[in-house]
Amino acid sequence: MLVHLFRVGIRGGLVPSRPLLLRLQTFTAVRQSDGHHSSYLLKSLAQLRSQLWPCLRRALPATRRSPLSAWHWVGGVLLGPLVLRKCSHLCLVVHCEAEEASPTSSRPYVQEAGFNWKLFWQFLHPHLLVLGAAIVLALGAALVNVQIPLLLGQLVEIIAKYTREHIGSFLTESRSLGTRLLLLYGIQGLLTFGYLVLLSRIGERMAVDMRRTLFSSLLRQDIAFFDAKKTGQLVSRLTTDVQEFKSSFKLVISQGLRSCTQVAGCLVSLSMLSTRLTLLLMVATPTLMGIGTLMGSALRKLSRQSQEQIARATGVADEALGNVRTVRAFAMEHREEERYEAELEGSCWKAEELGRGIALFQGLSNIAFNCMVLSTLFIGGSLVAGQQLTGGDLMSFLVASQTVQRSMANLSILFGQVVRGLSAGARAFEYMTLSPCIPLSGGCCIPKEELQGAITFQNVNFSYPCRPGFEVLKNFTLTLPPGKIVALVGQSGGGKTTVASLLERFYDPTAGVVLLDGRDLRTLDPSWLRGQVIGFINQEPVLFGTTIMENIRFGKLEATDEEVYAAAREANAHDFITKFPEGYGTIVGERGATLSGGQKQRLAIARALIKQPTVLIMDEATSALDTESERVVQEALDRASAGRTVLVIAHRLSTVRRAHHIIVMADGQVWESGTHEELLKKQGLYAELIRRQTLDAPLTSTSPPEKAKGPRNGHP
Ligand SMILES: Nc1ncnc2c1ncn2[C@@H]1O[C@H](COP(=O)(O)OP(=O)(O)OP(=O)(O)O)[C@@H](O)[C@H]1O
Repeated sequence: MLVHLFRVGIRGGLVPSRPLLLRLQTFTAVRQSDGHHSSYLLKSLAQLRSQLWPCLRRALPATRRSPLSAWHWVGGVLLGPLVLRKCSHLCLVVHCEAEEASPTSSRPYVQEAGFNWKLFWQFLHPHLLVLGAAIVLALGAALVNVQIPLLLGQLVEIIAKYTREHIGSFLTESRSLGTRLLLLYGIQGLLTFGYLVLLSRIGERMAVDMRRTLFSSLLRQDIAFFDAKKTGQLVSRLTTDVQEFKSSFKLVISQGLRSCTQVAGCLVSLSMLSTRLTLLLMVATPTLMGIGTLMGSALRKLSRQSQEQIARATGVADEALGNVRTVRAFAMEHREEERYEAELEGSCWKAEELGRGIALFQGLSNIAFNCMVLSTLFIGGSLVAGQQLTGGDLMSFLVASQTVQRSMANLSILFGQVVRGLSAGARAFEYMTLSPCIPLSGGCCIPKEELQGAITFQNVNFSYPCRPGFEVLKNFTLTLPPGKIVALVGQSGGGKTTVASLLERFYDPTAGVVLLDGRDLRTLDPSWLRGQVIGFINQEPVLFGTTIMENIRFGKLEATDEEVYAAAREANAHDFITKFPEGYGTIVGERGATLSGGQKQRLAIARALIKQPTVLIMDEATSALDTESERVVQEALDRASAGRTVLVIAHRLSTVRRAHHIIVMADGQVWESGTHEELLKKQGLYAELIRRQTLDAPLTSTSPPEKAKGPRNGHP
């Protein structure tokens, strides 16, 4: 079915479709949980290793890599001392496996981050009252559960008495007990309903708050941050991690409190019924759990391998669906299907192996638990025979001991869930507290009437933060006079786009300064600079999957319809837009997939022009277009350039002849500068580039000629 879904996506020629991919992932998850629904407990145990491993490796720093931290989740005091003592072996196994596991098998993007309790408290704080009510209800439900076995015992006692003596009416005697039991069942059901509703409300609201905070924090991060992270990984923090954290939170409060109360309450009841039998239970249960832990360790390993295999399959699907146009262009649908199928086969094989392991585990544990029931009946029966215990007490003991075993098994699952929740929470919280180096706003603005649009790069050095050893700009100096067009040309990789990025203040220079009208960009308000001063048009315009009207208005949200039409006319876009049946209401498709390159580019120009920028940057704005589209777009650009400070970055030198000044860049420096004619006369790098382009040689292979003059500063 997965292969079929994948095939539909690839063959359907869908534009890069994240929803489709998500459906694939969701199906994988559902299939897994469905397949082993009946053995949820054991499967969870099998997953414990993979759940614990990431947290111990990533979420908790070395000094805090203690399982105790996990128990803090449920209030530490409540669970920690008791269960850690019982599960020390489990913790040790998991910890050792975490140490020996290969780091490459983990998700490498995840940095180690501790769980941020302060932030957690901030999200939890508004819901404390509701949480308190949920806890009270959960405790109430657990206490009612403790009562039920005792009443059942009394009922059995009446049955036994009636069987022995056959006097009186069974119904009369058992009526009040039956009514009490029914009442308790009803109360228990109501309390369970109540706390689950309240917990669900808290969980959902916290998840919304967390997603909102994380999303707005991500949008504020530096561009350098996005250079280092993959979009999918960031989206996964917003979706999967928050989801996982929410589920763990709800489970821990509901199951954790309930199981602990039941274990404590039932142990008290049991010891009151029979101390000897209780001691037996307290020895046997942890022993069986220890053996189960050892088996679980092997299953966890299998589970991790299975999950990694699924991740590999998802990776193949992600790549193919994300690049569906390339796949289509090379007619590679079959090859992609085969790749995906091969990875799916692998994951299916692993999942089956895991299923067999889980089945064995479950079979053995059924035998073990049934043997425990039998032993209790045997020993309890001999106590009944010796008149040290009544039949009803034995029944109560059996039911209560089952409750203890179930609760303890729940707690062991919960341990994995706690660690997984902490790990997911740590990942979700991590970027919420991250402050960007370049704030989104703050600083001064130059009044509109004083704004000239003169740009100066003064002895700028720059390396990208993710590649600090590699200097892209070296002592780079350039002046863009107000109202003039300056063209930047040169080798591919010479640093032209980097100049534009520094001007947009996507990055700050490592040394030197960039000035707007004599003021350091770092002292100016970045949102004013980007929102009102600079218009940016690049080679591959990215549009949003909404209407043409909204796409143009993205440049100025408060723009009137008239302003949008005016910008579209200026960008030579109005005519083609009005020819569409829906006109400005036409949906452009994901990333503008339903428009031609030239149409997209003209919409991008309209979007940049609507804010009436003083400075216009055009980064290879026409290089991806055919001759006819280029002519129409170039016309729009020429019109847009009038009266503005314009920085044109170009490969095709034919497009820069009209520039007032041309700067030739090489190796991150200004190699030579002048007008087209001046540069031709110099017979330097520019003349060489022109010659090569005339001969139709690719510019990308161009390198500065040996005899060309050395670098110089770019003052027009
Ligand atoms: N985000 C980034 N992180 C790290 N290095 C980068 C980044 N962007 C560009 N570079 C590197 O900086 C150098 C200059 O790149 P830039 O894009 O400015 O060149 P360019 O002159 O615009 O090239 P082209 O004409 O091919 O677009 C290149 O070596 C490139 O590999």
